[in-house]
Amino acid sequence: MKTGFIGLGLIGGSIARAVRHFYPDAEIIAYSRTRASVEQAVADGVVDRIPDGVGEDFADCDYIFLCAPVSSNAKYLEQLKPLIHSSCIITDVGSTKTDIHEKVTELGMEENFIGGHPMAGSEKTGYANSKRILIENAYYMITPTGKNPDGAVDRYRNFVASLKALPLVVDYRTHDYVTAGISHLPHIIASSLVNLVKDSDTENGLMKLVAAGGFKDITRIASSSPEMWEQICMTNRKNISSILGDYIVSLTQIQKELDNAEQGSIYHLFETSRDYRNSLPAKGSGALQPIYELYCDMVDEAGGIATLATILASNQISLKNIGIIHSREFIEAVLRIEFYDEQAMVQAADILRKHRYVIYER
Ligand SMILES: NC(=O)C1=CN([C@@H]2O[C@H](COP(=O)(O)OP(=O)(O)OC[C@H]3O[C@@H](n4cnc5c(N)ncnc54)[C@H](O)[C@@H]3O)[C@@H](O)[C@H]2O)C=CC1
Ligand SMILES: O=C(O)C(=O)Cc1ccc(O)cc1
Repeated sequence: MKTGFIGLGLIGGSIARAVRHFYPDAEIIAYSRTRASVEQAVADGVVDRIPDGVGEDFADCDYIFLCAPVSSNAKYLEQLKPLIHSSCIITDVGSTKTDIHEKVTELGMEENFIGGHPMAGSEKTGYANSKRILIENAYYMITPTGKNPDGAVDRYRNFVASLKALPLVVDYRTHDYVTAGISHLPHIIASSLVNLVKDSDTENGLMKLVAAGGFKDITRIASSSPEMWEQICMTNRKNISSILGDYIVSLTQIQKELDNAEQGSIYHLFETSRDYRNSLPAKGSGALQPIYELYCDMVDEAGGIATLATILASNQISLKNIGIIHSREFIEAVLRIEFYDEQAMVQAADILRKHRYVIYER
């Protein structure tokens, strides 16, 4: 099997690593704007060869993954059209799908193109942050064109599943409607909120100084790549604008309720959102990998962490990560303990409570 990558950053690098892991004999070629990262991928044994550009070397690929920002991906289709053989599947990983599907139709490439979008990632960019397990257990949306030959969509779906992601076949317009709500609008909200705080801060920057967990939780994604998010927003403008309009209406309503001291309505806002948020699937298949963590009050004394770690180790519970939280809202020192799976986390909470530790769960 031969797989080609165009763009080898966080997502391209992660998929290439997964292909290398599950298909050790696969031939993998990659071209990217930043040559240094592809050179690193060759040194890591992830990529076999770096073509000079998008040319003949891609001609006999079974799969070609377009993993650059969305508008750049669409531009490569034209270059690939005269090169590819009839059973090659060109796919992309872009966060928006309508734009690239329209380009595919315009170029008459519907038989060879199947859109893809792993619902996994982070605010980080670049090959250096890529990980083989990034797409593991994450939904991977697949958007066929409707003109793919018999068996092609199943072949691609099985390939995605073999990389341990969870394939989900979706119409590309539905994809863009859904992602506008759960991904694109949240990014706009996070970034605009950060800018609002920046512009509203006191002269001595007190807001920035005391910004606590809640603010940091909901604004993490504001650290994402501006280049990538500019292109996402420009290629899903209608859906984003529509849901942004609904959001503005809901904010205006909340402002009115505050101005009129409508206590019950404000309670209702927090009650309904809490219930829906708590009903989200707890693990697997989110944009983020599940995190199994506990917080524990610590008495600030030498050997405190060692004692706790020993208790867990003597119960055969492995720790993924452990650390004291420095910037926090808690009164005492608080330890954050991360586990590999849910069972270990539940068991650890039970054991530590029996040892009289105060445990907080998320
Ligand atoms: N970051 C995330 O969490 C997710 C991103 N995506 C999609 O994945 C794609 C890539 O995003 P990331 O890997 O996060 O970005 P990234 O910035 O980590 O990687 C992009 C790569 O493409 C290369 N590149 C940029 N312009 C290029 C061009 N014109 N020709 C060739 N290579 C070019 C860059 O050098 C870099 O290696 C985007 O389309 C994005 O919408 C999808 C799911 C999650
Ligand atoms: O960091 C996060 O939580 C993300 O939201 C990552 C992400 C970014 C873009 C996508 O198209 C899908 C997932």
